[in-house]
Amino acid sequence: MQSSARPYRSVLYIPGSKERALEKAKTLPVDAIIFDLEDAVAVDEKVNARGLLAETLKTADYGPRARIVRINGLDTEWGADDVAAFVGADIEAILIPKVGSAADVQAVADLIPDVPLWAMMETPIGMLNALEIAAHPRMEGFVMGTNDLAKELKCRFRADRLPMVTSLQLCLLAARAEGIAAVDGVYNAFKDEEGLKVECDQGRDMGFDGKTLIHPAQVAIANEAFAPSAAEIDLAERQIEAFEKAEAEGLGVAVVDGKIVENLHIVTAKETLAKVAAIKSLEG
Ligand SMILES: CC(C)(COP(=O)(O)OP(=O)(O)OC[C@H]1O[C@@H](n2cnc3c(N)ncnc32)[C@H](O)[C@@H]1OP(=O)(O)O)[C@@H](O)C(=O)NCCC(=O)NCCSC(=O)C[C@H](O)C(=O)O
Ligand SMILES: [Mg+2]
Repeated sequence: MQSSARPYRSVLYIPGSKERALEKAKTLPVDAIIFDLEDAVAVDEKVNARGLLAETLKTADYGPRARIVRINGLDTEWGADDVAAFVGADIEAILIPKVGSAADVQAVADLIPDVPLWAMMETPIGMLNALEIAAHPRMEGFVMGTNDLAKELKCRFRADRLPMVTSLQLCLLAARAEGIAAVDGVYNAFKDEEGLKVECDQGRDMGFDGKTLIHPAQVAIANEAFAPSAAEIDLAERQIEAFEKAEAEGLGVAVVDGKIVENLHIVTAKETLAKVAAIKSLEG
């Protein structure tokens, strides 16, 4: 499945050093897994985690879940060896942390052929260069790193994420302009279901494909928030039916629920139904 067609409602981080979590992930209904070698892994465990993860991915069956490996940056002592460990591995993407420019992407591309690259968008310079990063020929997805971003911006965490909205939207604009995936940042309070739901709904309203998660308890909420709702599916079906009828009558516009429906709305309606089909196919 191509990145653009694949659902990314729930994208779960798993520390590459945690064997139990690596095992548990095989049973979780997530669309994608980020196997993390960066911030979730302590310095003393970096090398062991890389070895454990590389071996695990050779044999473990993660089913239809997209497998994404987050490496350490090339400016660290581990980055280049992390990349080397996954050359030829059966993974969907390498996720590069703290990307600031297209040159940062190219530096990883030079070390590993073919595999798609994703970027952590989490620095001020990354925000300002979002379009050139998204436009890199190997780039297929953005992940918002809202913890690092808050640290760099020196902003406060607020329930409405107002201090981050410009950054979130800059990345979304760049991702949509280049047709790549865009996944929202994590919600740190993993026991706060109501807060997570509010933030998922905000991310979905903005246009993100899904949310990155840190705990299994967050999966169901993200899956629901980022899937088309029953009302959205029903509306999409009725819009398509009404528009086809209007077209057959030689009209270019239909009316559904008192609102006009034009060809552009049909594009969205068809995308909604395609997403439903992609989710069904992923869930088997
Ligand atoms: C947050 C945690 C440290 C909590 O761990 P723990 O106390 O072990 O949780 P539980 O006891 O409730 O766990 C219950 C079972 O679930 C498994 N588990 C827990 N977390 C995960 C996970 N992420 N993936 C898979 N499985 C998980 C436990 O093993 C238990 O299993 P079992 O015993 O079999 O029942 C922990 O959740 C955790 O480490 N989460 C990941 C943290 C992480 O990855 N952080 C880095 C990414 S966030 C980031 O860096 C974003 C970005 O860069 C930015 O800047 O914003
Ligand atoms: Mg980060």
